[in-house]
Amino acid sequence: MDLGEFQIPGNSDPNQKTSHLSLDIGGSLIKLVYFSTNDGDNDDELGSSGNESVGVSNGSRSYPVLKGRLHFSKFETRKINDCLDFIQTKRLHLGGCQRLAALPIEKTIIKATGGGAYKYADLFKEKLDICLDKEDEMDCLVAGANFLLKAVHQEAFTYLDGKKEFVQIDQNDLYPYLLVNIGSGVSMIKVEGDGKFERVSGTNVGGGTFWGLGRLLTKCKSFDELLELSQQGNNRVIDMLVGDIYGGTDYSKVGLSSTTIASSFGKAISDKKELQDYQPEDIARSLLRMISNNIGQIAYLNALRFGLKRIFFGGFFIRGHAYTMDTIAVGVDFWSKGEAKAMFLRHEGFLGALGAFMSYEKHGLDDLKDAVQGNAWLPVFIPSKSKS
Ligand SMILES: Nc1ncnc2c1ncn2[C@@H]1O[C@H](COP(=O)(O)OP(=O)(O)OP(=O)(O)O)[C@@H](O)[C@H]1O
Ligand SMILES: CC(C)(CO)[C@@H](O)C(=O)NCCC(=O)O
Repeated sequence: MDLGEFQIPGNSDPNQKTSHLSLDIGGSLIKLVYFSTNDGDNDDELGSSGNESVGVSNGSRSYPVLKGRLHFSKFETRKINDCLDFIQTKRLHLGGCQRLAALPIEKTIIKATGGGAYKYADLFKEKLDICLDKEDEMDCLVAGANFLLKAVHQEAFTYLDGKKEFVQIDQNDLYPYLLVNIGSGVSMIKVEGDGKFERVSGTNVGGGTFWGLGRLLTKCKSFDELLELSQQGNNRVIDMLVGDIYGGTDYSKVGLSSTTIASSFGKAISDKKELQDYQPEDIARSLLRMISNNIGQIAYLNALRFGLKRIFFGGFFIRGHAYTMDTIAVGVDFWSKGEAKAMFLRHEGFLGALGAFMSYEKHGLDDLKDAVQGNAWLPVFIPSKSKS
């Protein structure tokens, strides 16, 4: 079973209850967020009554249910059956039982976002007998990002010269910002408030491009293998630098140093070399740099277009990978002449799934925020021992 980066604590504890599973089913990955509590007093609240008050609702606080954990997990979309098995084995779909007004009988409904909420709705119905309650992908990304930025301590950080620095977010001075979500493809969203946003741009050259091209060119079997490989490579072997064109010197008149990449993969045109003559690690490095640079540049141009100083990068492409973040941050810094700042998010890949989770009516943002600040509720990461 593919548990991805995060391991879920076993459900061997008979008192552990899960509730409010939400899904983000993307082109590459399925992300799951669910809440669990060990509090045996909550049986009624977590039962199948359609009207139970979970968390804080309209001033009626039922804190006990907040004494639990938010769990995060992911699966490759191409292995969706593993995800279905996981949900079934852990009985994750049984906690969030509700009634939809539109449905004649009580049905388990699970909040889901991403294109797969449409594509796989029938599969979930058939295999798990659950209805996916679709939430818009952009709504969820923004809700997830706003929640994390406002409520979770040390969520955002900058990454420059190999140094990670957490950013103190002033809740009263968060907006506007540009959210760049790097999934299979890339969405760029200007965010001006809660639920106030516009998808202003995007690019089809994203995480799917890196993994897809990288798989074909290097024969790597997993995304993580490709990423690790890139760490050992040297992109200069295959990229054409300004110095390669200018006989080793800078093109200083326009501010281009000899080491700037003039053309990604450009050396491959002049070399009498075939694919097998290049080292896979150099190809991986060049590819990662090409895609990260390109996204950093488009992000900066959009920030410039709307006068935005802060750019938050999310999506699973980033993977907390130093070189990826460094390339994006250096690109933004270079193009903006230090004016704009690239920031990254600790829960990078889970924005949409968190947003879908928040859309359960009973879990309003303020409620969760209160709980986090009161330390009654803490999102936790449990690093997996095994690699997917
Ligand atoms: N274990 C993994 N398997 C596959 N891709 C991974 C993995 N880990 C990170 N990635 C990268 O993350 C990308 C997917 O990111 P994310 O889950 O945020 O997007 P998505 O929701 O699948 O895509 P979209 O929103 O475009 O539908 C992949 O294209 C790949 O670049
Ligand atoms: C199509 C979505 C929104 C699906 O998540 C994403 O993959 C994306 O933003 N792709 C880039 C599409 C474009 O703007 O060119």
